[in-house]
Amino acid sequence: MNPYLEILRPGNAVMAVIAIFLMAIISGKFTFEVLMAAVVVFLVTGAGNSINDYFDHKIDAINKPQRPIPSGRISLKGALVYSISLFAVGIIIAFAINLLLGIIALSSSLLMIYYARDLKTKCLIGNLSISFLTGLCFVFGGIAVEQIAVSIYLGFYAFLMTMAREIVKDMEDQEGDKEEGATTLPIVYGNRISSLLAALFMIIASVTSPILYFMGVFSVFYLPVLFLAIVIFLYSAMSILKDQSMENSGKISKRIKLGMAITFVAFAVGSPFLWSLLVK
Ligand SMILES: CC(C)=CCC/C(C)=C/CC/C(C)=C/CC/C(C)=C/COC[C@H](O)COP(=O)(O)O
Ligand SMILES: CC(C)=CCC/C(C)=C/CC/C(C)=C/CC/C(C)=C/COP(=O)(O)OP(=O)(O)O
Ligand SMILES: [Mg+2]
Repeated sequence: MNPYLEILRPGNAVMAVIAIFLMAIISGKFTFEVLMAAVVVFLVTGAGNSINDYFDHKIDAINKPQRPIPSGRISLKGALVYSISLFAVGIIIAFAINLLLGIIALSSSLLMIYYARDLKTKCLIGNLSISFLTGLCFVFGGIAVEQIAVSIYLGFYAFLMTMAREIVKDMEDQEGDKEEGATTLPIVYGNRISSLLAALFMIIASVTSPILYFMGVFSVFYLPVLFLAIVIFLYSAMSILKDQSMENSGKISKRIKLGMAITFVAFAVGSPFLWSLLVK
């Protein structure tokens, strides 16, 4: 893959864009502003991933040497200029849509830079920052389609599940993080406490997520697909409680991401607007 595409972590950026399109499906609003909001989220998420690799190049040389910067396919300066340029274009487009989205894009960008430079090595505050930004993605889409309340519900669940995944990722990365003097949750409180907290976030999100059906946000078609995701999340919770090894943490991190993708399908399939299109 082209290193300038790879450093964006297109999988993450596309997932973030899907969150915007899910809000469009739920609201039934597919406007040019929504498309532009999706472009902003792709650019800003990609920029966040790039600046993260810029600041992480020493840790990544230990944990993930195949990434574009440690592998020498992108220079350190090139990654910085590329990331700042992507942030700038995303923020300009966001302000062109409206003031609120511009302010959110600007503040999210600054928080991602602050996270990548300082917060990520801090116990829990780094996880809270990334999880907040991930949840904010839905709200960004909710503002673009004027469905803010629903977007906050979905953003809350994205926050909970990302908290779980970030803690599991810190368990996986703790050797390299230790080298850099990071004080992440597993380094400060150990794997046992970290696995309990990650499992708690997964269980709370899974057990309460059907409420979106009972609240009338989604139709009954939401439930069977959500059930598949819940099985994955609860299995992941049990697994990380049993085995906190770096190898299993890596597996569970990927499994949670699979569960997130299935949840996206549940949100789409459960959207009354989608069925109204099919029934017409
Ligand atoms: C039970 C329930 C309703 C759960 C909801 C879970 C859900 C729908 C989460 C959505 C999360 C989301 C919008 C993700 C988009 C982009 C993303 C993956 C953000 C977080 O990534 C940061 C992470 O540290 C990147 O690391 P990696 O994936 O290993 O490159
Ligand atoms: C609301 C707007 C305008 C955008 C939202 C942007 C989104 C979805 C942000 C979600 C969080 C995200 C994708 C941040 C990018 C930075 C990043 C990859 C953090 C995780 O990095 P590390 O903690 O170093 O983990 P890695 O080992 O994967 O590098
Ligand atoms: Mg990193």
